[in-house]
Parts: sequence; C-alpha cells; structure tokens
Amino acid sequence: MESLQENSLFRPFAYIDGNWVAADSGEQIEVDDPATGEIVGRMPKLGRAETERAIEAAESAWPAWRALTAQERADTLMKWYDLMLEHQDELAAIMTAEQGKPLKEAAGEIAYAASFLRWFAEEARRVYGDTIPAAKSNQRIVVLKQPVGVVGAITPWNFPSSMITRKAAAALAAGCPIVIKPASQTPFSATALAALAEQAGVPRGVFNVVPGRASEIAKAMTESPVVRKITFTGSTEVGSQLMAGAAEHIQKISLELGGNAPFLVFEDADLDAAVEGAMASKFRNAGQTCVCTNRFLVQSSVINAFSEKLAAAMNSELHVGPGTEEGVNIGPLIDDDAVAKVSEHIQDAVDKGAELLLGGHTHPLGGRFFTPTLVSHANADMKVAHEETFGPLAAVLPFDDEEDAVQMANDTRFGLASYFYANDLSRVWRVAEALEYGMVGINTGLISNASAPFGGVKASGLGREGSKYGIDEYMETKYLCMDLG
Ligand SMILES: NC(=O)C1=CN([C@@H]2O[C@H](COP(=O)(O)OP(=O)(O)OC[C@H]3O[C@@H](n4cnc5c(N)ncnc54)[C@H](OP(=O)(O)O)[C@@H]3O)[C@@H](O)[C@H]2O)C=CC1
Ligand SMILES: O=C(O)[C@H](O)CS(=O)(=O)O
Repeated sequence: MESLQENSLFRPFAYIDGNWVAADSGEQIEVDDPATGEIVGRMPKLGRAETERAIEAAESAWPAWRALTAQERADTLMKWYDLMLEHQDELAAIMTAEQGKPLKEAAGEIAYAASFLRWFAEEARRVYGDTIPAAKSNQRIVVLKQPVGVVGAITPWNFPSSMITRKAAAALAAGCPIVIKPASQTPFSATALAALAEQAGVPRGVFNVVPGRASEIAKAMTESPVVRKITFTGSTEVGSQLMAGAAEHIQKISLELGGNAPFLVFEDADLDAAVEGAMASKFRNAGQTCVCTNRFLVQSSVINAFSEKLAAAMNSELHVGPGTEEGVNIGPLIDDDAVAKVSEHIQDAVDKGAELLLGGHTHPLGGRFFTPTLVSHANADMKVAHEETFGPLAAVLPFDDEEDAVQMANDTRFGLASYFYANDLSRVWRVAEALEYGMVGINTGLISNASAPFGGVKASGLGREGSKYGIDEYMETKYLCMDLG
C-alpha cells in the first residue's frame, strides 16, 4: 500500500482561515502506525495563539456564512459529501495508517462520516420556527431559530472522521463556523477532511483544524467569549473539565463521553441472533467504541449455551492483524496504554474468579495486537463491570430474573448505549423503559446511524448528535412579541 506521504489527501499542516500552516513554535506531533509503531507523519503542534487566530477567522467568516440561504449551505455540504465518497479509498488509507482499523472498516467509517454531511444538508432546510397564539388580541408571537455562533470542537481518535463530520455538518448546516482540535493520534484524517472542504467551496474561516496541545487549545476555546458552543467526544474525565471551563462564558455544550454498555440476554432470546449481535457490538473497531458492549448479562439458564456459542463465533470469525491485510477484522489497539488496560481487566477478572474461556493475553504478533478474549461467570466486583475496557474483552455475568438484570445493567455511572435480546413483547417494553441509557438496541447490536439521536445520560454526556435533534445543538431560540397597537 502507498505510504501516507504519497496519498493525495495527506496534509501535514493545520488549516486556519483557508491557509495551510505550521505551528508558530515549529513543534510537531509524531504520528505512528499502531500496527508497526513506525512514524507515518508529523503534524504541526499548535497552541493558544494559533487557536485564537482560528477563532478570529471563524468570527470573521460567520456573517457571510449565516447570511447564505439554507439551500446554499446545503449545496456546499453535498459537494463535500460527494468528494468524500469520491475519495473514500484515500481517506480510508489515511485512517488505517494512523488509527489501525482494518481498511474495510475504515472505508465504512468514511461512508458513515459522509452520511452526516448529507443528513444535515437535508436538515438545514427544515429548521422551522413557530407562530404562537398571543395572550393579547393586538399582539403576535413568533419564534425564530438562529445559529449559535462560533463552535469549538474536540474530537477523539477512535472515529477520526465521523466524529468530526457529526459535529461540523450540523454546525455548518445551522450557519455556524467551527474550530476543531482532532486527537493527536489521528490528525491526518482531520486535515484530509479540510482538504475536501476546501475543494467543496466551504469558505475560508468556516472550517478550521488546529492539531496540538489539547488543554491549551481547549482553554483558548473556553476562555473566548466569541466561542458560543463547545462540543466534545472523548473521556468523561476530559468532558467534565470542558464543562467546567464552558461555565466561564456560559457556552452551550454537548458531550459524547464514555460508556459501560450492558448487553442483556434473556432466556426467551434467540441465542444465535444474540451471538450475532454480540459479535457486532463487542468487536467493532477492536472494541474501541463508546457504544461497544462492556458487560454481557445473561440469564443463568442460558449462560453456558450463550458462552459456548460466543466462544465458537469468536474463534471462527475474528482474525487479528494489520488493518492493511486482507481478511483481518481485528486491528491493533491504539497505543500501549490501551493494551495495558485490557490486560489489567482480564487479570482482575480471573483473579476474582471469572472463568477464562478464550484468549487472555496479547497476540503472538506482539506490539499492540490483542487476542480477543472471553471470560464467563464474571461478577460485579470486577473492574470490567464498572470501567470501560475499550478493547476486545467479552465478559459474561449471570443474572437470575428480569429485576436482577435491570438492576445490574443500571449499576454504573454511565448511561450511553445498552442492548438486550428478548422476544416477550411486554418484557421488551418493561426493560426498554427501565434501562437508564440514552440508547437501547433491542434484538440488535448495531445502533449508530445519522438519522438517530446519538447520546447518553449521567456520566455519558449531554445533548444529542445526528437526527433532527442534532442541529438544535447549534441553534438559539428567539421569541418575538409584536404589539400591533
Ligand atoms: N465517547 C467516546 O466515543 C470516546 C470515549 N473515550 C474514552 O476515553 C478514554 C481515554 O481515551 P482518550 O483518547 O485518551 O480520550 P481523551 O478524552 O483523553 O481524548 C479525546 C480528545 O480530548 C483531547 N484531550 C485530552 N486531554 C484534554 C484536556 N485536558 N482538555 C481538552 N481536551 C483534551 C484529546 O487530545 P489529545 O489527543 O491531543 O490528547 C482528544 O482530542 C477511552 O479509554 C474511552 O474510555 C475515548 C474516545 C472516544
Ligand atoms: O465515539 C464513538 O465510539 C462513536 O460515537 C461510536 S459510533 O457513533 O461510531 O457508533
């Protein structure tokens, strides 16, 4: 496969006000390939001063961008959408080189990322206001929706393209300019998107990418009264810090944070379907997604049958290796810390009595490759029951009855995604309504799509992305009261 430097969308520069720039300091971020540990590129490492310039550029670009009609903004988003699909292979190659996910999965993420551009191009033209019957006969009440203003965004490494477009598409559709700090481990996916935005005719200053020192850039965003909205996807710890920072200027904020997804299997479930859903929900991106199942809660009467079927599927369907290799569907983990965290969760579970059915160690390929692992008869005292593993570890815990299952599922500070398999209709409604989560997959392990409101409750965040709800995160509601005399 061609090197990153040969990729037509390789841009080792920040993108500010339509210009490709280096860091004022000349500092650079070394980006490595998780499969080999080799440096694949160097990205400028920006700080406060450059971020302030990006915010100024966004502020200057805002009036003209918001003055366009919704259709004109939609047309630009659709040109960007078409260019993403036209360059799907180049974008996927960049993603696999810096994030490690298998090429096929990376191409899938590019299509998913592009789908947000199309979705919000359509939503732009459906930002409706209201007229409300007034309390007085000589008055009229009108409600307007208006763009919130300059947006500051910080995005993660696990979905380096779609987590940017899920925010930027909604912001631009609403009429807002945006300054994005991508994860330092995956900055080239972000600047490749900027290259296509430029080609699509997104005006200078409307879309800016500032790779670099995270806390310094974040402070420049939250300390600027010009920035009216903060949007973040990543850890709960960082999200909490950003929420505190946003308080200074009362900035709107949306947070997509960590999860601890339960996957409940009731005795009336179709076990083969449940195993298929389990594989999809657990091993996507090698388990490195915020909506991956973290705990399998299985009714005692079927735990052995389910565990055996899951072990067989893992054994036959999962192939570990570099993302560039044909047939591989489990790539390397993002870094050594990620490997250590999975190992720690496995060791803790086994030390506390879990039964190791498959794997349990790093992969013979070495480095950041990890053997998909299954432990059964785990319990709530284990770290895997309360901490997000973010890797290819499936832990199966038994429950006795429905009440027990719901109590175990809700026994976490997180509340992002949850899943359950059952066929009894009244049970489906009871459990779906009792789960304290923002999203519930029922007889499915895959729930992410642009048309649905993605987000969580409790320590998993605030607000929703995608769907008709996602654009509201970038709008203000204004009430007009007209007195007709
Ligand atoms: N909800 C989700 O989708 C995700 C959840 N996570 C969870 O977070 C855990 C840690 O993953 P990790 O990637 O380290 O997540 P982080 O939250 O550390 O990183 C996410 C983004 O936040 C930035 N960031 C880091 N520290 C700060 C800070 N002090 N102020 C502002 N921005 C900051 C990072 O920049 P930089 O890269 O430069 O450090 C990156 O762009 C994972 O194990 C997982 O549990 C992680 C990713 C996605
Ligand atoms: O950050 C993540 O893990 C993503 O939000 C998951 S998804 O939207 O790609 O499912």
